Order: sequence, then structure tokens, then C-alpha cells
Amino acid sequence: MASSKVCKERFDAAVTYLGAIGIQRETVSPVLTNLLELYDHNWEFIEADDFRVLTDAIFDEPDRKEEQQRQANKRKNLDSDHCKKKLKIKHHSRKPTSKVRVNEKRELAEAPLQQEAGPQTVCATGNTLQLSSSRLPIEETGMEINVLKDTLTDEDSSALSLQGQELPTFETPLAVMCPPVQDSSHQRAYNDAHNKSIIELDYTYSEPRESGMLQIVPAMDFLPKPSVPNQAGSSCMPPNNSMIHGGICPSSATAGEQSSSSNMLVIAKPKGPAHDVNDITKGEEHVRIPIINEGGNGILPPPFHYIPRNITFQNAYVSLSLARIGDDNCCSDCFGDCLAEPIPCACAAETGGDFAYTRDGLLKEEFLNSCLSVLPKFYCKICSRERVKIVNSESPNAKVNPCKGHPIRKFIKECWSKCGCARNCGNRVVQRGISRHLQVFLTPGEKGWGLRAAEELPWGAFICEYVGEILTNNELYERNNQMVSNGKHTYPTLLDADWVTEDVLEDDHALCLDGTFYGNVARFINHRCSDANLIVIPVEIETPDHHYYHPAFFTTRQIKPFEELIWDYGLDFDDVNHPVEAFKCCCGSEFCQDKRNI
Ligand SMILES: C[S@@+](CC[C@H](N)C(=O)[O-])C[C@H]1O[C@@H](n2cnc3c(N)ncnc32)[C@H](O)[C@@H]1O
Repeated sequence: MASSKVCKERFDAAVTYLGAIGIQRETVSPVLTNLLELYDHNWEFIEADDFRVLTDAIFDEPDRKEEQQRQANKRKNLDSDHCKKKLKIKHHSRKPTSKVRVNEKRELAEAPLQQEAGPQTVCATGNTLQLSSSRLPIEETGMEINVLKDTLTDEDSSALSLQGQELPTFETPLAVMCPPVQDSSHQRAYNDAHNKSIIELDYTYSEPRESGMLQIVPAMDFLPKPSVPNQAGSSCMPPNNSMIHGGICPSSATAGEQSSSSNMLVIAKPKGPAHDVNDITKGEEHVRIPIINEGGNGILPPPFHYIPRNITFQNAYVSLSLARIGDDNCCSDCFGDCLAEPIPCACAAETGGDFAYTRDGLLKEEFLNSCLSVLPKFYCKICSRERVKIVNSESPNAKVNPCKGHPIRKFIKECWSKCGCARNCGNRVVQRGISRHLQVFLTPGEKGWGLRAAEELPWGAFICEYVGEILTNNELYERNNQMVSNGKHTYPTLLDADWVTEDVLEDDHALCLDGTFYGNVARFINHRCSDANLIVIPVEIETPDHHYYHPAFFTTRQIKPFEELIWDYGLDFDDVNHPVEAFKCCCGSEFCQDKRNI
């Protein structure tokens, strides 16, 4: 067991942590003492996940005491109808003031909620919900959950009416948490800290390709308007740290004004991490990137894990080896800013002996122009994209189609850890991450979500790199097959800029990045045929062999504030087998390649 000094330090650390979210030492100490006894001073367990066990125990404490009281009352044979004092969800004859509409494509899951004949009442105690009466209507074309306000009795703190014929079935039972009854600031802090919503409904969400949004389209008009306007006048911007599951916009329930029942928040909770609408990166980048939905309908992008750097999914081979970086691939003798030196160092060799960047961190005009010119294509003998189909085919007669070609791109090589220069060396741009002000926004057309500038951007400015899971071609093929069989698609980009150097690539060297489940804001960049305002340039940072590299987006012209950032995916709209789904293009370009638009 740890020494008493260490224990005291750990005790104080716990008190300080909980203090930071507004919970007093007097509240923490007895619960922590109990827990230590209960778990035999297993500090690791108590400290895990930001003191989750302790935080849960503190918020369960009122329930525990209440249960003790209830048992005591029972023993004394007293009337203990506590449900009357709790949140009620009940059949109500009044006209509902607000509705949550659920689109007919919503998947209703197998596990039915327990149903009883006759009216039922729902009592919520703390975070749990007991259904004893409610009815949810499911129309043929949709489902309505009517959320009532002004339905409080003197005893009630808020009420929710689920009106209709029968209870629907959900994958997980509905979970309802009433607005904080005893200690709202603590509960709010806890919700923020542990990413809990006030009321959560499970749902499934649509593929962005269909509409760029979830298929549950709740009208949250009963929720007060946000208190913090954003630059673009969005109606979907709550104060700091509003963690919201994809689907609907946050509201006052996280905005801190919870005095009336109308502040009840209903959140459709998808499978996946919640979004912070103030910063989709959740602090992973140097700048905050908010989610803007000017439609005021509260819809958010489907959930995904925000990652600022690529992560290998499973089999991809990415060689991160200092030994493989030779003297001609780094500048160990440099110091400070390589761009300030009169003679370019070895790291400029990749770009013909001259650096690609200006001292302002922009692409040099000449370099950018050469990237923008029509690129020659390389055709593989046996294309890895085709081979993967044969390898996975059950038919012995499956044929290898000819390679469709891969544009031969110019690489930029940045200085890196084996170089002697400083972190702020001018030849380190992409590796320093996003620095421009950006927004993820719901496009007004059919493209779903997009990325836009929140400031004026100059020509040749770095925006972001394409980040995702590093997959082998084979893994992408398998993932695509699985997704397509579920009517979904992936968001991959092939790392094929250097396939030209090898006739036949080993599968674990033919890589791609998939931003579907893990990605950064690049996963929101929409396609534009030909005249896009972004170009993607392969950037070598830590791996000289170019099987793996960083596809980085740069502006191809000056960008106005709030202009959408778009990139030419290089799609062949006739190629039905391309790993990127050939959607019906709505880019609006006069050079649109989608023949369906002609
Ligand atoms: C990488 S994602 C871009 C973000 C996406 N719009 C979203 O809502 O998450 C690519 C998908 O966006 C949609 N998309 C992108 N560009 C488009 C365009 N020009 N026309 C129609 N849909 C587009 C397509 O559904 C495509 O599969």
C-alpha cells in the first residue's frame, strides 16, 4: 500500500480535481473515504478516467441516501410515494408545444421496452428512468415524441409527455435525466466533464452522402435560442464545452439557465463520440473549429473520433525509423530557420534545390503553379487497386482490369526531428498543424457538411492535412465491402503519389487514409470538379520512402471569409468501382465532370 504521504497527495489531488468542477471538499472527502475502504485503497481504480468512479459515486450519493430514507420510511410504514416528487413522463391531454420528429428511415431496434397495457407514468430518479406510463406515436411516415412544457404540477420540476399509440422499440431503452434538482452547477459540471446529456434518445444516423445529416430531424423550437452568436449568425452555438452527440444542436440545458421545464434538453444519442459544437477538434488543434448550422434545425454531423494525426488501423506498414533517414534526407548541421540560410539545405533537394515555402509560410508561386499544371499519370503493371479485387474474389475467372492511372505528384519535404533546425523553421509548415480559422458548416445544397474559411486566406496557404486511419488497400477493400453492404460509404484517400516507383506494390505498402471513423476536419472538404480552391500536395515529413506521406491542402487562390473550401477529388464519375463513392456531383462548376449533370 502507498505511504500515507503519497496517499495524502493523492487524496488532495482528487479533491482538487473535483474542486475544479465545483464540488466542495466537504462533499468529496466522505465519499472518497468510503470508496477507499470499499476498494481496499486501490487508487489506480479510483483515479482512472479522471476520477470517474469517484465522480459517479458523488452524484449517486443523493440517490443512495434517498434509497436509505425510502427503506427507512417503508419500515415505518409511511407513505413513500417519491415518484410524485420526481420528473414525470406521463400521458397528457394538453396540446404539445414542441415535437421531436423522427424520420421514417429511423432504424427501430429489436429489444423492445417493457410495455404495459393502460396508462403509464415515468419516474426519474437521478440518472435513471422508470417507465410506468408513456406512449410514443409512430406514424407510418415518422414518429413523434411530444415534449411538453408548462405541464408542471407544483411538485414537478419538469415534464415530458410521450404521446401516441404504442411504445416503439429502441436498441437501448430511452434514458431520461431530469434537469438538476438539487445541485445544478455540480450536475452541469459533471455533464460537461463526463460528456453526459440531459436527456438522451438513441438513434441511428444517415450516411452524409445522402443528406450530410442525420435522419432524425428534431424540431427543437421549444429550446431557447443560443446565447452566443457566432460570426456567421448561426443559431447553433452554445457556450463553452457543450458536448453534444451528433444529430441535434445543443441548447440551454448546457447553456446554464435551467430554471424551467422548457429548458429540458432532448438529445438523440448515436453510437459514437459526442461533438463539441464550439470546437469539433476538442482541443486537438491550435485553433478552435466550431460547427455551424445556420439552418437553425439543430442538426450536427454524424459522430466520429477527431484525431489530429494519422493512426494505423492494423496491418499498414509505416516505417518510422531514424536509421532510414540518411544524411541526404535531413539537415542535421542546420540551426534555426533553414529558410534564412543563403544556401538551401538537403531538405530542399526534393523540390529541386529550392524550398517550396516562402518566409511567410506560403507556397512559392512557381512551385504551386507547377503542382496546378496538368499532371502526367503513371500506370501500374498490376494496379494494387485491381489486385485487391482478385485476391478477395471467389471466382477463379476474375480478371485484373488495367490500371486507371495515378497522377505523378511533386512532393514537398519538410525538415524533421533528425534535422538540426528549430521547431519554427520555415520548412516545417504542415507538421505544425492547422493555424487558420476554419468552420465546419452545413452547406445549403445537397453536399451535406463542408469546411469553410472563417477569415480571408492568401494564395498558397496551408489549411490542413488529410488525417485518418492508415489502412492497407486490402483493409480498405474489406471495409468498403462491409460499409456498402450496410448502404454506407467510406471517406478514403489513396496514398498513391509514389506508386510510380514500384512496378508491383506489396499490399502492406499500398496505403490509404480513411477519415470515416477517425479523422480531422479534412473529412468535411467537399469535391469540386476542376476549378477547386484547394490543392492536395504530398508532404514527406518522417518517412523518406513515400509509401506513407501527408496529403496536405493548400489554397490555390485568395479565399474570402466564409467561402467554402473545396478540392477536386479526381474522381472518375464513370468508375463504379472507385473506392470513393461516385455521388451525383453538385459542385456547380462549369467544368463539372458528372455526365448526369449535362
Ligand atoms: C469527404 S465527404 C465530405 C463531407 C460530407 N459532405 C459530409 O457531410 O460529411 C464526401 C462526401 O460528401 C458528399 N459530397 C462531396 N462533394 C460533393 C459534391 N460536389 N456533390 C455532391 N455531394 C458531394 C458526397 O456524399 C461524398 O461522398
